[in-house]
Amino acid sequence: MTGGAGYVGSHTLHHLIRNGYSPESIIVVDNLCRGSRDAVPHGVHFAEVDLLDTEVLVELFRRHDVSAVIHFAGFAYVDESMADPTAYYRTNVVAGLSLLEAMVRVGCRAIVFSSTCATYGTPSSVPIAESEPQIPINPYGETKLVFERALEWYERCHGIRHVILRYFNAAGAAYGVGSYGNHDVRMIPAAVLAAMGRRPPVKIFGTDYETSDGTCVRDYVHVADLAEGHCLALEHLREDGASTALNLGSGRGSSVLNILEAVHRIGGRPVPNEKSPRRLCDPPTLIADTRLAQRILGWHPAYTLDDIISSVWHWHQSMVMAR
Ligand SMILES: NC(=O)c1ccc[n+]([C@@H]2O[C@H](COP(=O)([O-])OP(=O)(O)OC[C@H]3O[C@@H](n4cnc5c(N)ncnc54)[C@H](O)[C@@H]3O)[C@@H](O)[C@H]2O)c1
Ligand SMILES: O=c1ccn([C@@H]2O[C@H](COP(=O)(O)OP(=O)(O)O[C@H]3O[C@H](CO)[C@H](O)[C@H](O)[C@H]3O)[C@@H](O)[C@H]2O)c(=O)[nH]1
Repeated sequence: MTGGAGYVGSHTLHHLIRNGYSPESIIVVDNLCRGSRDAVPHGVHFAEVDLLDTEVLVELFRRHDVSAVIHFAGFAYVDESMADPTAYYRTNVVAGLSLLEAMVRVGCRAIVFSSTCATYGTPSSVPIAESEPQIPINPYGETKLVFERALEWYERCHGIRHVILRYFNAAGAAYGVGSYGNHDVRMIPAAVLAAMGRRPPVKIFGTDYETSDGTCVRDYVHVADLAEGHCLALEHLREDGASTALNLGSGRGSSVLNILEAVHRIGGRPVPNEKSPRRLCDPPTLIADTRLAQRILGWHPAYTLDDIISSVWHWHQSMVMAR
């Protein structure tokens, strides 16, 4: 697994182990530029390695006889990608190609890849089906799409089968793992921490969108549901399933104001907030059509928005108590 010290990767590790994978059968490759070594469960092999280092990957994959890869390592912030596209091409594309080269060299022929709804750009209709044209509107979405396309060629040229999982907005906490530092800027942690008085008031990025209340609408999906999606995708490849690309979302949209209200209701404290101009390159509404993932993987999101927010609230509360 690449990026297993990060947010979605570490939750997936815990989920895999709860579902019968032995920790010793998993190797995590992560350079710890983000994420935390502490989030990796005991017993899992950990290699602090940059994916750009193809030779080290080849040696590791041979030594551990790696048969499949779940590829989480990447950068995932829209505004950061606008400020520094080079970092996004280097990490999401160049490092990804280094991984694929290593897989080719050792004969590893299965990969599950973390892609994103940001590859769709501003969709022509919602909910968004996988057949929607992919026209990214920021370097983040573009670099993820480049790697999706590379996967199609690596299947044709080298027989590497893939499951591309396009997740919508990952949120929530489970298995005693939460999120670390860099995730606090995301909508739900930012709102929870502001309500707790541990972050500045939430800036509402844009109140003049063509949505029911003027603020952006997103599809928040619980990280434990994503973890289950990866588990099922891995099984699909192990059972010789065909390559595919699938949306993972809750299928429900929530506006920024909906989130502020829900955090207030669940946490019992109002969320200090202020109106702010639109953020660069934010599509107004992103909601997943998840029927294909249900049909191909048998995946059903189990958690509601309230579950997500209360798990984030409890995670941050436990962090305060642990201090
Ligand atoms: N969080 C979301 O809402 C979301 C939504 C859609 C897609 N994704 C994708 O899911 C993946 C995981 O996201 P996350 O939120 O867990 O991010 P994260 O930052 O928490 O985890 C990414 C991990 O990758 C590692 N990493 C980065 N570059 C590396 C490199 N060159 N070599 C080795 N390790 C490297 C980091 O140290 C980190 O531990 C990303 O690829 C992201 O694009 C995330
Ligand atoms: O302080 C904040 C934070 C966010 N938002 C709004 O809340 C929504 C969610 O914002 P996030 O930054 O939490 O996430 P994004 O919608 O930017 O999601 C993008 O980045 C995610 C990872 O961060 C996923 O990759 C996802 O697929 C991709 O579309 C956006 O409308 C944003 O404008 C605010 O108004 N104030």
